[in-house]
Amino acid sequence: MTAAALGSRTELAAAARIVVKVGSSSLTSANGRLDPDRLRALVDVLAARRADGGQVVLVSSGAIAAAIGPLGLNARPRDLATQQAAASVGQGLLVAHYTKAFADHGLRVGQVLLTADDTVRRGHYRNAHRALTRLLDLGVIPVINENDAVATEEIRFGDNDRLAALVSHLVHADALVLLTDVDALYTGPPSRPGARRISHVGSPRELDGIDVSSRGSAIGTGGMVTKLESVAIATQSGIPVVLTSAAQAADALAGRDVGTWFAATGRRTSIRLLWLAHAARAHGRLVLDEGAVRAVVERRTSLLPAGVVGVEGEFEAGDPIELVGPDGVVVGRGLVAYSSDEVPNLLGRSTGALREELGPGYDRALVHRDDLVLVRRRRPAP
Ligand SMILES: Nc1ncnc2c1ncn2[C@@H]1O[C@H](COP(=O)(O)OP(=O)(O)O)[C@@H](O)[C@H]1O
Ligand SMILES: N[C@@H](CCC(=O)OP(=O)(O)O)C(=O)O
Repeated sequence: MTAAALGSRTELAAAARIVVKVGSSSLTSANGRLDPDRLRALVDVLAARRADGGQVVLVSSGAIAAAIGPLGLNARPRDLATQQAAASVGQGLLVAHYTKAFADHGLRVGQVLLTADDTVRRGHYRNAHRALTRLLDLGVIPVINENDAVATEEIRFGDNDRLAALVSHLVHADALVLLTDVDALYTGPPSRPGARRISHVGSPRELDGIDVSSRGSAIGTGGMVTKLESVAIATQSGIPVVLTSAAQAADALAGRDVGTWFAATGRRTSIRLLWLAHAARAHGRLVLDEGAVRAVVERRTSLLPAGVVGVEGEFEAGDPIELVGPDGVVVGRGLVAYSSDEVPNLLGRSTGALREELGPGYDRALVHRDDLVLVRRRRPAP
């Protein structure tokens, strides 16, 4: 794939491989049901891109929405079991619509349902990478969604925004295009008088003070919050993002000045650490003393038991946990090397003492530096 990240939105027009994510709110009518005309309009844009020689991976939400009518539901179900059942019914219907709409352009689609594990666990990652790459080589348009029917509360993404960012990493995309029901990121809720469109975001600091708290559509999940998390995952790993409405998809893909362009800020990095920083659900917390905060944040050391003064939550060795300072502020996230049952016995004691009393296995770090990411706190909106 390309060595250097796309530098500006005009380069998007010639990008070799893009991931396009479309939200439920862009595929549904006012009553929350799937709107085949809106789906078809998007397919026309993506098919044109394929005709120009560009490769497209589509991450599409809408499975649950597609089942609302057929199952006689009034609105998007809230409980997990009904969401799973609705997704199971709706996913087939959704892909049937895509299959037909793309076939009208002479194109084939391949459905790929992923779970979080498929994008971060090494063996699964390779497997998903191989399947998607082969589909693209065969000229097929992969249509991806979360495997909602089997994803439990603990392991699911719950939103396709972050899934799309990890998929962009997985397929080495040149750019990620997030399509939603607003034409851009605004300085505050778009309905608020005075909210202004943000055309370009060069670094995460430029997002300080932007209010993304309002929820948006009743059918979408996550609102702008998960979109900005998706943006952080992609841009930090060298993939720029364009966020705009589905109605402006053609203009965005042509590199015109629509939506919000988020420049790539980092280089390709470990997907496991990206996941840890942005998406994984923390199973508990370790409370660090001031010295340990400095060691971890400033000197980038591993976290040793001697600097930990408290433990919260229940977790197994290998689970994601948060590292918080004495003031309760989260400073990082890591994969913990011990279970929450073991940790209290280790707290505040030097590795030498632990080795002597408990054996050689107990002198290892609580969180190894390779399994630890620092968290940059966004200042809350005024
Ligand atoms: N600062 C902001 N700029 C733009 N949109 C925002 C902002 N804050 C909240 N939103 C809301 O985010 C919503 C998009 O999220 P969501 O409904 O989850 O869409 P999707 O179904 O496409 O994932 C928009 O409808 C919008 O009202
Ligand atoms: N996987 C779910 C969608 C989850 C999701 O992220 O929805 P959205 O916020 O509309 O992109 C579905 O297909 O219904």
